[in-house]
Amino acid sequence: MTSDVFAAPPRLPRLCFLGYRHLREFSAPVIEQYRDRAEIELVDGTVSQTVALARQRVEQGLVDAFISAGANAGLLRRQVRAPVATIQLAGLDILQALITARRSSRRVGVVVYGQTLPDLEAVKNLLRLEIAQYAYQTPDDARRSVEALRAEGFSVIVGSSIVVEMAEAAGLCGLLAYSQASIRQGFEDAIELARVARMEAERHAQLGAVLHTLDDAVLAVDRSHHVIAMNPPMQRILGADTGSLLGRELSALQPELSLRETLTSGVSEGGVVLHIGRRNWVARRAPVRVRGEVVGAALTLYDARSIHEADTRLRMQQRRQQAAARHSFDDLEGQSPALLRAVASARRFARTDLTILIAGESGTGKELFAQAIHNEGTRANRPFVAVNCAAFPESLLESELFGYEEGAFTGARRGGKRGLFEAAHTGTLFLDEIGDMPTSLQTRLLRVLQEREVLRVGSAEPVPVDVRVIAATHQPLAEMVAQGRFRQDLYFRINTLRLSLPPLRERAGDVALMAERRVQRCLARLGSADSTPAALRQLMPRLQAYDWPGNVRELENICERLAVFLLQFGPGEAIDWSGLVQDCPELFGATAPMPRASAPVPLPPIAILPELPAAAADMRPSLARQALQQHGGNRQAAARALGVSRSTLWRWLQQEQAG
Ligand SMILES: Nc1ncnc2c1ncn2[C@@H]1O[C@H](COP(=O)(O)OP(=O)(O)OP(=O)(O)O)[C@@H](O)[C@H]1O
Repeated sequence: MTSDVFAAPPRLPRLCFLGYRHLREFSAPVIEQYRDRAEIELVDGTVSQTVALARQRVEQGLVDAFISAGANAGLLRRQVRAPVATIQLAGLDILQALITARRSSRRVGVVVYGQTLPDLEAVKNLLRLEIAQYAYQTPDDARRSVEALRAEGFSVIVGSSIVVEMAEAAGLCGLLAYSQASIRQGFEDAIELARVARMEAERHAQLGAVLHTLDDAVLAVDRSHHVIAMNPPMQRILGADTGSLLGRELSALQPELSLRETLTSGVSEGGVVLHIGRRNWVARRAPVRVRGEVVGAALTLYDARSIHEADTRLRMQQRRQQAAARHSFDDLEGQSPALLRAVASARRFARTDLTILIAGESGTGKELFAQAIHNEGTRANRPFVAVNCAAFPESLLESELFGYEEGAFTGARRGGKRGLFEAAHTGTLFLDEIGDMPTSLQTRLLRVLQEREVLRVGSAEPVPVDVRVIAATHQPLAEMVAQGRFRQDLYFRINTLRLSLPPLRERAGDVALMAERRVQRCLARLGSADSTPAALRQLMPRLQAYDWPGNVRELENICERLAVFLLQFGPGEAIDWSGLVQDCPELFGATAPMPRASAPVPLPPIAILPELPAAAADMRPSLARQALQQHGGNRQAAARALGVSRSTLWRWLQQEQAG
């Protein structure tokens, strides 16, 4: 074996010329011509470990392309993963060799690699030669062919390098069938192959660099299931270095990782749980397609623990984004005994993990209490997911709550979707307006509460969930049970702990406190310097007397309007309350009782302006009638309460009669 050691770092293509002595010697002048275009290593092709040698060079990155001829070229092509340029036997080459051979003998043997040459029949007659032709696949074939020719009395044999060597060993005359032009063509081909191979290698290196940046373990196989790429995390799992793993059949390395099924089916699958090296991994297998054809497959292994952590983080993030339990008991305003009783009960309930039913009119703070209970208990840092059962049509509510599997129904998302029960895992699910839940879903809900597992729509595999349920209703559920509109068993199940929230009208004193704070807050937000307008107190009796059908939510709403109204008057400036009739008509409408006669009406006189809009003007007759009623028919008192003159009051009453 001869070997030229490469200089590093090479900029020229690195070629490895692998051939028998005759070919190497014959090619020497051509090789010299190519020294400035390529780095060329010469390797003796007769050595038994030729293939091993070639592989080693490829693995060490010492060669871009091989140049070889005959059987050696075939061997390299089959067994080494690198481009191989073959020195072809051109028709003229053989002719040239036969002409030379004719000088020694009229009987010439021809032994070529692969297949015999049919054109030789014509050449035979032309040159008036007796030609016996053999083709060989392996060196043994070649040897047998040379032996046969010798036995037939041939003394001159034309063939490839190995044949020439064997002929000479057998005491015959061997003539190399190649021409310098063929060798040159071989070098040209090799340089081009090396250029393409380098481009490929660069692309491969870039992809490899990307793979190395991934924390997840990744490997890829070609279509014959041999490993073609992997990154360090995968190496660590397989416990060996990449060099020894690349090119290996994957099943032989680790049968559990097999991608054969993926190569055959061409279908991706994710979420496969594998147990390797005493750890659980979640695997994703995907086919690699080039122009639609499966040319390989890739495997990604995710550490089950990190998925679990990510899942928790996602849930937490989702919790923050969509339904954060922002409120605590500190956010509850009010000192009324009714509210304080509710808070005391809620605090007790928070210490348990039992299902709670919160009953109360709209806007009494049911969700606020649910959040406060959640944040006070052991699930405080876990998800709090709220859903309004009245806000969804039946089928949508079902998939929202329980999730669905891929393909469960038309339009179902790929990969399915987890439901709110799963989203609330380890935390709390707040089911608002539970009285509006359709009966079919009540049955499913009961199952979840009993079994502590959910069945996604379209799935047969239950997913365990650990969720505390807090339900809320403004409807009389017990009555609904009696009417058969609500399942009794579900009612008993959710009614374990019951919290009744008082409406605002039963929370004497809280209205003033809450209204003042809200108007203050709102004015500050609007940039007003007058943070506690004394004028507001003048309105308090009216606010306190109001029925508040929308409870705190309505109070918040009216306070915002009040703040905007007050904003137009400077501190200490006289307030023209007439505009308020327009801004907050409910306070002056039929549902708002006027302050009782015993309590002097604190509303300052309202100068009714002619430009009152139609809506407010339409209310005048009912306002007048109501005021009259409140004051026992005393027109003077009623007019004073409304802030108008007696004649105006009379005119308003006349309007009603006219209407
Ligand atoms: N005691 C309270 N202190 C402070 N704010 C309150 C109180 N009660 C209710 N609120 C406020 O009133 C508004 C309505 O409260 P929440 O949404 O909790 O009521 P709800 O009973 O769940 O209403 P609905 O039944 O209409 O969904 C919220 O802005 C909430 O912050």
